[in-house]
Amino acid sequence: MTDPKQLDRDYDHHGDRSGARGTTRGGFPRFVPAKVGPEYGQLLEALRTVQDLAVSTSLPAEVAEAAAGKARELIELLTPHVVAEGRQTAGRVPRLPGRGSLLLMPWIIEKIDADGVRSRGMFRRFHLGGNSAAHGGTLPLLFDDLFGLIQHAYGRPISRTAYLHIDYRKVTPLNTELIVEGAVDRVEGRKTFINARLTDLDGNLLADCEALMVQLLPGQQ
Ligand SMILES: CCCCCCCCCCCC(=O)SCCNC(=O)CCNC(=O)[C@H](O)C(C)(C)COP(=O)(O)OP(=O)(O)OC[C@H]1O[C@@H](n2cnc3c(N)ncnc32)[C@H](O)[C@@H]1OP(=O)(O)O
Repeated sequence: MTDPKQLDRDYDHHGDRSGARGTTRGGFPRFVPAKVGPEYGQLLEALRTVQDLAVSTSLPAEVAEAAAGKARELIELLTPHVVAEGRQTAGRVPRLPGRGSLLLMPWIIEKIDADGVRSRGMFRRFHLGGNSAAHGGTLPLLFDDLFGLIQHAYGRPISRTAYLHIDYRKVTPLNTELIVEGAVDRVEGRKTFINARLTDLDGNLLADCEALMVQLLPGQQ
């Protein structure tokens, strides 16, 4: 992963992450890969299964009460280990599904270079919209994260998504291996235009997406 400071000489001057706007304290955190053992991936997979179960069960009161107690125990266990943005493990383990983040789709990056990024994975029960299809709001998350990687691998400075246009071509199934792939289409000054496609393994197009990412100016958050 390229040091973002090499791509953006203003990297340390993009607004504030202390919570208060109007002051600068170093801008975006540096994304240094985190070193973790297999237990971290196991924890995440267990938590994802809990998420799947949380949206797919109808619990008797005593089971809900017992589960709430166990969830509170887990909260107590984890709370002392909260760290500042950029120092958490989530999002900093490129080899894990969703780079080790529960927010992101649990997909694996297959290819990442200046020519583009390809990632493979499944939408699962947690991502259900209706009638066995992925929720339409989960696709922008998949595409937007891919675009962040694409513009970074292409060597663009820190940029934010100005717009993201999705055409939903076919219903996106759950629990089915899919591929999302995209690349920079063109760069015009501060603007990077990126295209991507979501397909099944037979190459059927499920959705395609075009986005504009705009390079941040010094001071922009
Ligand atoms: C692994 C490690 C990876 C690490 C990599 C980590 C990267 C982080 C990636 C995060 C990706 C996200 O999801 S970011 C989260 C979602 N996005 C946001 O929150 C962005 C919120 N919006 C903004 O902050 C702002 O609107 C900006 C920065 C996008 C643009 O504002 P600005 O800087 O004032 O720009 P402005 O002068 O208006 O426009 C510049 C040029 O872009 C054009 N432009 C601007 N917005 C639009 C638009 N919506 N549609 C068409 N064109 C537009 C203008 O016409 C102009 O073109 P011309 O006249 O020059 O031709």
